Amino acid sequence: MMRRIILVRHGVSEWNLLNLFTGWTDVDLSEQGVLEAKEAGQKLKAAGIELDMAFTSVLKRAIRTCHIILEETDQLWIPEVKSWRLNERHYGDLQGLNKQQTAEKYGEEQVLKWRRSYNTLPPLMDPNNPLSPANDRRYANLQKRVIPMGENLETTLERVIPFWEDQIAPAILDRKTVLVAAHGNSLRALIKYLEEIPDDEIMQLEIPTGQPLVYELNDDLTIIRKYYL
Ligand SMILES: O=C(O)[C@H](O)COP(=O)(O)O
Repeated sequence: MMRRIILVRHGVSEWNLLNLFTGWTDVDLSEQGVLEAKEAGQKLKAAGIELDMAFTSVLKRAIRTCHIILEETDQLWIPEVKSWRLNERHYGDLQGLNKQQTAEKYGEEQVLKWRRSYNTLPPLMDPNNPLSPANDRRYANLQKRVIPMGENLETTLERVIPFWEDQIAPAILDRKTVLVAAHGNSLRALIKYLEEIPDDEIMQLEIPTGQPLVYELNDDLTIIRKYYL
């Protein structure tokens, strides 16, 4: 019997609309984002997909997307796990800056590298910055050295994949149909891993907001097919 996982990038957030680097900043969904999440739920319902388990980040734009989808499909009761490992990549000192203005200041090429190269790190956040996640209670259970001050896709992948291996893959192997409501770059990392996309090709992968992406998987979790609902 085929196994299934559904990936959804959160709906448009308030900072997506303002074109600001967001990363680990806990910004809410915009009204448009709420509608996108509802539509995603309706698509799952229309496709008759029954979920057994949901995974999301510890950031409210993904959590709310997850909950809206579960509400629309009348499946709010299913078990859910939240993990920092599904968070958006930490955008370091770029967080809060306008993407267009940053491109005007540092050049389009530099900003494209920061946003899409596999291994270029953004300027790191000073650990003494009051906005550092080290000061945030939700990360209090993590060792300080694990809390990122800025991540590229490579370091994002290195913290997403252990969560895939420890939690998501075992649920799928247990024949659960799984929803993962997360972020542009944590999903990019997961998709890179699942599809074995080379480092230099991952730059081109853009994941639309609020569009359920279904993967049908073999018993060994290789991909049979994938499609957007
Ligand atoms: O954190 C952000 O700013 C966005 O969620 C993702 O941004 P990107 O498309 O610039 O990587």
